[in-house]
Amino acid sequence: MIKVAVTGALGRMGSEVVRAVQAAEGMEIVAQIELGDNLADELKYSDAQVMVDFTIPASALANIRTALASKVIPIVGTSGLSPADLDEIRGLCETHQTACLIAPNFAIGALLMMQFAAQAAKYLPDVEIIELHHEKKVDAPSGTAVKTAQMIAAARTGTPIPRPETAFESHAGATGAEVDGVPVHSVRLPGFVASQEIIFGAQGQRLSLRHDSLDRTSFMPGVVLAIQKSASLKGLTYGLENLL
Ligand SMILES: NC(=O)C1=CN([C@@H]2O[C@H](COP(=O)(O)OP(=O)(O)OC[C@H]3O[C@@H](n4cnc5c(N)ncnc54)[C@H](O)[C@@H]3O)[C@@H](O)[C@H]2O)C=CC1
Ligand SMILES: O=C(O)C1=N[C@H](C(=O)O)C[C@H](O)C1
Repeated sequence: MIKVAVTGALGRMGSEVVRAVQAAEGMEIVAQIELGDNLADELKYSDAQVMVDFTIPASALANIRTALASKVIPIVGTSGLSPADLDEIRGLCETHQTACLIAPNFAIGALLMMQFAAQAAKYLPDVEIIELHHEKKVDAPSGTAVKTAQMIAAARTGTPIPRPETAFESHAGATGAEVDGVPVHSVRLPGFVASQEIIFGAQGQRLSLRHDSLDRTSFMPGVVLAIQKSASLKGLTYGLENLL
């Protein structure tokens, strides 16, 4: 049995993870950790092997540091970690000779959407991302949109058409935020869980790729898969697609 601790256990995602792990074979919940608990003690006394973290950006990095120092493998869905944070985590994995998975999105459909977008970007350099989430989401743009923009930027061969030199925003932010040269627009509304649309434009044609998570169970097969494969992880892995 793989011993799993969950940080953010009372949150929207954490509570779903607890249910998913309890229903899965070959793994068990040994600790449900929330804000204010002593993480190092909880990991030690529960003898956890894996820590699944769905908390907040301000907490995730500290939790990862504690887990790695305790030789517990962090499986992290929390968004908002910076490239500098990833560099630090990569170094800590080496220092402590352990592994970590950071996955901006655990839904298989979202992973496929990102891979299709990278494929399309080889031929269609003009692209924008619209991500749409529930109104309680604290960070923007979403981790998924950032990873998608990074994958598009890495795959893109052509040069996007520049905006006219006379272009201006009469209202700041109207044209979105630039992430690795890709404009990203963030929508926050009740009625959404997590959706993303990637629109490619070209002469006389448009290609739209869209994924919708209708509820949080959509992320659970990916979380369970990551726990099952945790023992084979080496160093820092960024993206669940590396485990498929
Ligand atoms: N990678 C993925 O597939 C997905 C990632 N997410 C990300 O997961 C994160 C959590 O999202 P939600 O569950 O909607 O948020 P939430 O606000 O419902 O839950 C966060 C929980 O973490 C707890 N928490 C905060 N600091 C903590 C700490 N230091 N130790 C233990 N618990 C702590 C809070 O008390 C709260 O219960 C967000 O960053 C979100 O973007 C959400 C859905 C899917
Ligand atoms: O906060 C959420 O809900 C989600 N966060 C992740 C992100 O920032 O991309 C994954 C998914 O979009 C749901």
